[in-house]
Amino acid sequence: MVKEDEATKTVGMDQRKKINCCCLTSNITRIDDDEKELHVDIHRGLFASNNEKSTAIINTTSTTNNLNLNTNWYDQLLSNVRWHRVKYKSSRFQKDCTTPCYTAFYGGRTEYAPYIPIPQWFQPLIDEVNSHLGDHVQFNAFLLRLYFDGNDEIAWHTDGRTFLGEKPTIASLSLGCKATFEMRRMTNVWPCVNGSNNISSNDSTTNSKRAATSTGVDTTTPIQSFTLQDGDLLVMRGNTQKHWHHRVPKEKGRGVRLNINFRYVLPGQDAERGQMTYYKYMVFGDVPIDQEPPSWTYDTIVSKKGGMMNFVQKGISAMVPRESSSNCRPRKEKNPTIMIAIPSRSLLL
Ligand SMILES: O=C(O)CCC(=O)C(=O)O
Ligand SMILES: [Fe+2]
Repeated sequence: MVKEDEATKTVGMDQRKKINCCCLTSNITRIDDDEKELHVDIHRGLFASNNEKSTAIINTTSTTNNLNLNTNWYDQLLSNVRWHRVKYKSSRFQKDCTTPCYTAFYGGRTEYAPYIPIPQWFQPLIDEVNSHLGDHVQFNAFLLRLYFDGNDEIAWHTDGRTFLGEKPTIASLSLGCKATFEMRRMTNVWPCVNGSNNISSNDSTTNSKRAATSTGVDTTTPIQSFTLQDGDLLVMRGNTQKHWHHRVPKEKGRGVRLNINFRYVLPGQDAERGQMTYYKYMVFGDVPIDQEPPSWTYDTIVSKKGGMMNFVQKGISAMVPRESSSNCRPRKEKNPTIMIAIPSRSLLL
């Protein structure tokens, strides 16, 4: 495994370079490895809440636009997004599956119901990311993830899909607690399982064991491991999705983390292949086309889990994990006098 702290080595796969970002407020860790087809940038702390951006306006050299990075997007998302768990019957494995993190989705193509338009409050974040990365990307589909605690995860997968184009640029913003983001090289990003190579059911949300027991992993290339901190914008470019899987594993002690995946869905009929299946496995699960899955606000999720904790540990005042963890920053509580308890899942087992 190649780790973050070896970032300055330039031998073999370890081609990580630290460069200054055009906005001058964040560094970029850049990997451009043509041989292994790994093309990744991490704009460090671009949207971090503790950035000293008091003037709020940062001139970029890549565009003539100004960026306003002053919004606390972590708070915005936790206040405004309704989250659901993606549930579906896997035709491949003949069993019920649930995505092991919370999901929300905005935008994409209107004909793929349930279509949830991009909310007004969210648009400035899109504008900032588009503006920061330059005119070549104009994202139009947004996959949001809430990893409530260290038991939530996304298993190995590629984001490559026909409807995202040949060489999709995927930007991925991390907010809240830091997490490990791993990438492994594949000889086949859609590996066979039990002799089947049905790419339609190969998605990120089924269990990670499947990928591990299937073929397709390039075992000669070390796994690349990145620590993504609050405000980091990771960008995967070029042919990366054709050759690499990525995942966010479970991590003991991790508190609340948000991720926003910015994608560009192609227009036109040619780009329709796989889109229905994608929505089933990655976005809404098995809900009928005219319905949305049951969803909850973050506060409801917290209060439900708090209720369970109170039941298990009667009389004990438990702290919200993200407030007690050093790599997390707490959301401004609307009512700071109310203590909310969240269960550690291990306590409930
Ligand atoms: O949470 C992350 O950093 C990655 C999420 C992801 O890969 C996905 O939603 O496709
Ligand atoms: Fe992904």
